[in-house]
Amino acid sequence: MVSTISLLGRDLKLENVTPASALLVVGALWVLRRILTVVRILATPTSFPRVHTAFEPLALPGALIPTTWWTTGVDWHWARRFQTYTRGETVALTPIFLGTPGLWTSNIEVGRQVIAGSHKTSFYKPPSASQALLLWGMNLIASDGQMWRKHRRIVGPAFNNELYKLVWKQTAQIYRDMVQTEGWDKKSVVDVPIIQNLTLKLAFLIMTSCGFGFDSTWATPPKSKDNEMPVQEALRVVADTHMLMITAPEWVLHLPIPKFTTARLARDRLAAFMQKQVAERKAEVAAGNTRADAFTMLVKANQDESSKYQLDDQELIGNVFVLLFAGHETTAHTLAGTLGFMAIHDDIQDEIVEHIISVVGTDREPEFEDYSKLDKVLAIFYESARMFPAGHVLIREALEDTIVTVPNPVGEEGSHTVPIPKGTQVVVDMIGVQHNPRYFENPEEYKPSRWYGLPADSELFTAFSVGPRACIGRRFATVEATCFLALLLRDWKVLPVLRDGETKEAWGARMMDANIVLTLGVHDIPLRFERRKHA
Ligand code: HEM
Repeated sequence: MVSTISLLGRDLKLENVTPASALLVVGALWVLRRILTVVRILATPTSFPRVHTAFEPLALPGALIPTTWWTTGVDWHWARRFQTYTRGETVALTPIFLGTPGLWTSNIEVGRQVIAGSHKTSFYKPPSASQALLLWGMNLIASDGQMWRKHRRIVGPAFNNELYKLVWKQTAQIYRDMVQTEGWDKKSVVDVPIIQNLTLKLAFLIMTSCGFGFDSTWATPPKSKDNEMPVQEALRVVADTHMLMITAPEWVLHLPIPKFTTARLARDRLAAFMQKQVAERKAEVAAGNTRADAFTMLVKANQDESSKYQLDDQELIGNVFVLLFAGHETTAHTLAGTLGFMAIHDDIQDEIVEHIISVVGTDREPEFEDYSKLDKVLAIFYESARMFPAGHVLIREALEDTIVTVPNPVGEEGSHTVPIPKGTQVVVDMIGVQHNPRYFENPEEYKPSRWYGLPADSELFTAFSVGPRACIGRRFATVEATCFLALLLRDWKVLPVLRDGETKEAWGARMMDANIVLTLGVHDIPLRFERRKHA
């Protein structure tokens, strides 16, 4: 048996090695390896300015450490949005202690080459960026390459005018339901302590009815006779506990903790329900009895496709759920931000109300046909999405050695190519893009008039991403937002709830700041609604 080992020319007796010294040796070797790695990285020439950091921001432990001068936390691209790209629109972020180096870009033309997802692309979505979304089945967001094209081919046709008409109708109905259930109809002033609670509920209910095709009401749905959890309630629990479900191992969910038990029951209830639903919707579609919700439309698009491209039942379910996770918080946070901006900018709010009344009058119910005429309402939502882009990082990796074409700095004509080695992570920093002075004069100014008259699907607006892999729910979100904002702003004046002695400007600086959990939003905003005279 070996009783000695040789280390750096000296013999060490194994019985003299304590756990502490063993740990020390392993630690020292790790540090040595890391130093060599960092020296190698720093010695590799890069065409982009380097930004040094202690830890990588999108992985542990960096993601848990706040952004300071020495490290980049998960919100670093927000915190340093006006400094990071002053030396170039793309930077090489280089972690010293832990993490993989990567490129971060605020240039949408560089971004376009990386995120497009066309069949010619040399970049793919690393599975680590979307693994969490596989809980309910393979889907559009988590797939890549040939598999992504198959999913997009089916999900694409499900997003059609019938669906958008339903979104409009349901939004108007849920708004009326909210006004009545919350008792706004009997008040002239309403204080809402956290507007996100309201916008999250709205976006959730729209997804319940227009995404899943379930009934939805503002009041909590009643329990069924056998005391089974209503599917609407199960869906709400699943949406609220999504992070727990994807991070916790199964045995944790079996611990006798009420929240975990409810989460597990909701998941199982919904899984069984959705399986049955696929069969029912297939039968409905076959009988020519088509509802307009995204789930039914997906089933229909799938039936219409040749068998080569058809999705299986689990993939259909995966795609319905992914709409909830991609479309719920994003829309709700952007709506909350829009209302926050309205509370600060009286002049803009007055102009928008005038515009709404000029299109729909003071009493008529807005119709889906009004959507394209309400371009200024869309503009206040767009401008909020620009300043706080909910999908704030788009992550890709180079599949092979490749090149990207990089536009020359502002003021210089033309572009140049830069080699990108296989395995390089490229992050399209949407905050950087949306605050890039190349595209926006005074990017920190909330100025909806930038978007007045812009056709609804114009690629000049980039916060929903660009190219073939851009957000499929863009029109869903904008139809919902335009209808809700038109109804709400026409009848209610939005005001900030100020602290004693606080000015509107100070309120704005305190509230309209980023809050990043998974998506990007603003802080929890307290708002006051004052009924308008004509309402
Ligand atoms: C303000 C609201 C929204 C914003 C800012 C937003 C933003 C984005 C962005 C930036 C992407 C590209 C992600 C990437 O390539 O990594 C994306 C993709 C996607 N979004 Fe949205 N989104 C919003 C609302 C919605 C809604 C309401 C739905 C569904 C009804 C939705 C469904 C999707 C899906 C399925 C994808 C993946 C598309 C694909 O990979 O082909 N989004 N979204």
